[in-house]
Amino acid sequence: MTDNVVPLFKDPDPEQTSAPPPILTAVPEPAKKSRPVWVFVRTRRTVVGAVKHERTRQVARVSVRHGSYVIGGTRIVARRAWDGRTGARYERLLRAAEAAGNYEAAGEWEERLHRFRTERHKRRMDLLTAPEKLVKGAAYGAGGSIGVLIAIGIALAIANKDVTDVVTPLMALVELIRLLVTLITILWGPLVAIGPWLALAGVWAVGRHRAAAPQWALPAHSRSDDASAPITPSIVVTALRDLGVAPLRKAITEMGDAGAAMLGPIRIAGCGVEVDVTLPSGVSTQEVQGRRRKLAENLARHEHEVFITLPTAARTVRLWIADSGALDEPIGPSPLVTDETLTADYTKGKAPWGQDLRGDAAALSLYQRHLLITGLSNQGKTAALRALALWLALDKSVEFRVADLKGAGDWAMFDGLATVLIQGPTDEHVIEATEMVEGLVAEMERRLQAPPGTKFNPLIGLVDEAQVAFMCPVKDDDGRPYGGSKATSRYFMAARKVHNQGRAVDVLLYEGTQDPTDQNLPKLVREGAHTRISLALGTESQARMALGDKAVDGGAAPNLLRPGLDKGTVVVASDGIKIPAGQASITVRTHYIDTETATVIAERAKALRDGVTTLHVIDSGEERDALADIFGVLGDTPRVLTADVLKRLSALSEKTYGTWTPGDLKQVLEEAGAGPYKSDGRMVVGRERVARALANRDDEGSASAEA
Ligand SMILES: Nc1ncnc2c1ncn2[C@@H]1O[C@H](COP(=O)(O)OP(=O)(O)OP(=O)(O)O)[C@@H](O)[C@H]1O
Repeated sequence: MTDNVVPLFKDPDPEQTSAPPPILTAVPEPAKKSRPVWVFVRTRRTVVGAVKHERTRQVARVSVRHGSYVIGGTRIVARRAWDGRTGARYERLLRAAEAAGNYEAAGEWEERLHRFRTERHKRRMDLLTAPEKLVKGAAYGAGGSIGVLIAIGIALAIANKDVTDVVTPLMALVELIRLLVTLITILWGPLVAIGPWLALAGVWAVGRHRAAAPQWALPAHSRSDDASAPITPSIVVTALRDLGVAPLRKAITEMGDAGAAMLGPIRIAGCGVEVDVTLPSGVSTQEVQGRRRKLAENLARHEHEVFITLPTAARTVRLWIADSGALDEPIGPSPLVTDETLTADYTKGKAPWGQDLRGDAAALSLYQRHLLITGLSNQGKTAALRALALWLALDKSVEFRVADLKGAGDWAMFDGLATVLIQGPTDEHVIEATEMVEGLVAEMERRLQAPPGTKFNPLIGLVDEAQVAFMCPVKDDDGRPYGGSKATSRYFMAARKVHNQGRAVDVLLYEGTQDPTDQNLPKLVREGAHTRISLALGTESQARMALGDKAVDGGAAPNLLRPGLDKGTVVVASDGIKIPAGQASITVRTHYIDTETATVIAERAKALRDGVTTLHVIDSGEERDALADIFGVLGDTPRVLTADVLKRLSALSEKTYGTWTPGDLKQVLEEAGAGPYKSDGRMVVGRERVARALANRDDEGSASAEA
């Protein structure tokens, strides 16, 4: 490299380039110095571990338990002794009666207390003269005894001819006394040593018998939170005391042991027990009703296992407490299933539907009552409603028109039994269902105009999943909506009309709806039903919608039924079912009739009506020519209102056309190519069109005959 060349990099270190690469060896990282654990932390951990250990707990439990037995037992024995010697017991019972507002009993206890005090005073007065009497008595007793002994001694001396025998009996007595003194001297030591232990064992036994120890320290089988423990007065009183109602707590505390005086007898009632509680003054029944969950938990039950109702007696609540878990047991099959000969009577009969909570059969009269059943989805609404309809179907005079707006086949067995059967969820089905209910209105109006005394067969219109109808957005040709709750809403208005006037002429509407809201179940419609039934619901406001305020204020709580677990359990507000006096509703566990069994029962109902019922709307039992009949009733008028055509048809043949709805008429006319049309805003049937349709049909008929 020449001197005038400036190198742009340093000369490589000749040593470095020639040196071999260094050999790397893995050196383990020096172990991290663990943080010192403070002595007190370690000690604390050890102590906490030892304290939490199951064995330690067990030992603590046993020690506290037995210690408490002794203390509690001593307290109980002392109290008994105190009660026995003083008027404390009478005073306590007097206070309890006063706290419970039972002044009659209070007067009686006061009287007894007074008597006790007078007698005690007399006894004390007697005690003042007792020592003198005692000394006198002792002197007389000793003198007499000595005299008798000397007399025996004299007799003995004469018999033995030995004068010393005179004192022999006396000496024997002296000897006996000496022996007793010796015995006592010997036994005194051990008695003094054992006595306290015996006393301790005594009070321990009393404490144990009365379980006088904290709950947590008691053995598992005798803890009162054991759900299988029978309901005793003391459990009920304690549960009420701890309810969080201050005046109730105070009254019960004052009553002490006598708190049970508030309770009536605890009676077995179905799968539970029932007891009436007369509340002390100052405590309202509503306050207790409002604390159902707490009361249930205090009784070691779930909320749904305790029912609080109001019997007729004033200031009284009736508690029904289920045996733990009993409500989860299935009830037996329906009489509709077990008794194949069963028939129904719409007027006088009652549908055997299930069991009330007491285990008594629950039967519902359906006579002249509109019905509404509601609940969350999949809780057994359809099954419960269908069970009622199936029973009613066993009265062959009852006619059904059914619209199932779900259409999953739950009502398919009514095909051939109902005169109308609509099954499906679409707007088309809602339109048909609406027309079906309007048909009920037409029939109702016809019946209302009949001469007084005319007998009609019961006609039941049944709409399951009615919320679909209320929520339908479709409007008819006149712009009237099918759904909604306006004065122009067709389904709503038809349902209301039936509610208002159908009962008297036995045209009734049964509706099943889901998860009610003001929109899908308008107020006027829910309040038009005489029998209101609810399965499990989400909220109290829904319960009010389903059953009405009166029932909910009276304790009905379908919102407390457990969705999924209480399927088929309904709360009913109706005068068609026996409800205990003073209650506004009753809870019924319904018999479940599945779809296959329902089909069998429906077959029985069909067999009963053999040949009597018209099975489908269009399918008339009579051989009539509908188009010709329509033409006939039009007379000479060029346009007749569809409603008038229906009326005239009905008059022509009640059997064939009595059940026709505007929809049926429309269908027949449209099929013939002479559909009704609007004239001046109203639907009419044109004479011209019908005449043409008849002529065409006749032509076609003769052409096909010739062919
Ligand atoms: N009485 C009952 N006892 C026991 N289980 C029942 C009872 N009734 C219904 N179930 C059960 O609940 C399920 C749903 O019943 P159902 O179809 O009648 O309910 P739903 O409330 O009408 O449902 P949806 O949401 O479709 O309206 C049934 O398949 C059955 O398993």
